Amino acid sequence: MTSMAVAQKPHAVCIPYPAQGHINPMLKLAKLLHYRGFHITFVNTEFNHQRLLKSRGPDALNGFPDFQFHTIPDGLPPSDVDATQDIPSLCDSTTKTCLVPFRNLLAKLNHTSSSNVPPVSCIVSDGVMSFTLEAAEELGIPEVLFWTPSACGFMGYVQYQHLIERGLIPLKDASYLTNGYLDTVVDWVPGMKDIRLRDLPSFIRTSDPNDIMLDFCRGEAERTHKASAIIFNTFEDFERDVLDALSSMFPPIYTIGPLQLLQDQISDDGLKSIGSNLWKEEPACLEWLDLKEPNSVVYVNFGSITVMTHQQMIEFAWGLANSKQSFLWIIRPDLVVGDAAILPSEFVTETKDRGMLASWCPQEQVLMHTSIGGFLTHCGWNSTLESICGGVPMICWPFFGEQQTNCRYACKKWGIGMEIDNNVKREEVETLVRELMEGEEGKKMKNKALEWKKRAEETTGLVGSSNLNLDKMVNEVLLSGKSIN
Ligand SMILES: O=c1ccn([C@@H]2O[C@H](COP(=O)(O)OP(=O)(O)O[C@H]3O[C@H](CO)[C@@H](O)[C@H](O)[C@H]3O)[C@@H](O)[C@H]2O)c(=O)[nH]1
Repeated sequence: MTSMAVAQKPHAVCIPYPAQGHINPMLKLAKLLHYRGFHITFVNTEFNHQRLLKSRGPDALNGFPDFQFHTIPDGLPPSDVDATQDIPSLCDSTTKTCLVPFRNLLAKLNHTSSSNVPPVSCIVSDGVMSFTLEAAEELGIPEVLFWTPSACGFMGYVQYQHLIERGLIPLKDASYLTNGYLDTVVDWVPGMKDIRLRDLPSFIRTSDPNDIMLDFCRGEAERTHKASAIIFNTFEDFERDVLDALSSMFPPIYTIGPLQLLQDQISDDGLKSIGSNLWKEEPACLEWLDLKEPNSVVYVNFGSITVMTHQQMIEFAWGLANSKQSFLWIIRPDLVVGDAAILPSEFVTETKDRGMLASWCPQEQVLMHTSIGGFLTHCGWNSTLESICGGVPMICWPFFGEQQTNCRYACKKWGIGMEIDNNVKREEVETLVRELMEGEEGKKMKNKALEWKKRAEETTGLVGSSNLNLDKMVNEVLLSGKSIN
């Protein structure tokens, strides 16, 4: 790959949706494309760029001559708060305001193109940043949409239009959230079995026909048809039925996950060291885990967006305390709505010998640590895959979006999860944590998680489908020079 003359390098512009769970997989993909000979321009929002400088240090985004970072505004009012932005506002704003600065950035890159910065030859955009398709069309270059949720979650979003046409959503009124309606069986989705309305991505749970997220997700799924190709951070064995169904409905689909394992092929230490954590990681978590017995610690983390009430946090806390298990609990500074995440001093005293609290950690390394025996998670797709890569079974407390679908699959199809009631109670937390760490069900789930880990490793090996698919996608799409339709 590196024998390619510099002036002829293909140039991929990679643009993630501006949230942690999207930036992480896009950065991995960008590194893998760089490894395959691409010049990379990675586009963050100004807001996240500043946060990355804060969490990783002032030199963190200097990049390299052929791997550069650029920024565009996100259209939201300026803020220096170190917290996740409001997702509906961000979706609304990226859709309405980001095309112009993105287009200007592409023009600038092409204008200044030289032997060091080749002309932009393709775009790899987040699936929910479909405004970028217009820019690719104008330049007459290919664009791949990277949907960072699961393929089953994406299929859920694809159903929004059908659900509206069938009159199933929006809900008649708010009572439909609690009157059993969400248990309605949905048996007509291609490639999906045992699904109820409640298992589809949660933005259907609205009675407002103009709900921003409902409209946004419906529209983004619809516009995916225009892309040159679609990629998913998943693997064929894991989501075969739904992938087969999607492939007859959409442009070519390439599964290239888990990217976490695929990126092991990158040998360049400089490139490897580029990270994307928006909060400062606390490496002491790993040192603490080093002191623990194998499979003895429950890891608790709800990702970068989930919020909960103070009371929910208290229920989790006493459930963990009463389970008598060791735990590592990551409490993001903005995890608790409108309140400081302060735990009762009795809880802290009672668990000080077996509990560690931190505000952010290197999660991939934590889940690969031999001490971790189970994961209490919100079922974000990255967390789910990272759990698989570590062979760790899960307790699922989905918050929003396609986490509901991931939870259903984890519990009913993949055999690696147990769901906890949304209305969380300490007794249930205690029972499930004990079962996960010591029970028969926990053992079965652990074995299943180890089986999936093995398959994920095979699929990302030299002749594995995800590795081969990435090469195919590069050759058939990104290097094709063919414009989107
Ligand atoms: O202390 C922490 C907590 C999280 N992470 C990382 O942050 C990412 C979080 O991603 P994910 O688990 O997918 O959760 P969200 O941040 O909630 O992700 C959003 O994006 C995902 C991908 O589209 C969707 O699956 C989710 O529903 C959506 O909420 C993962 O890579 C974690 O490794 C850390 O490194 N340290």
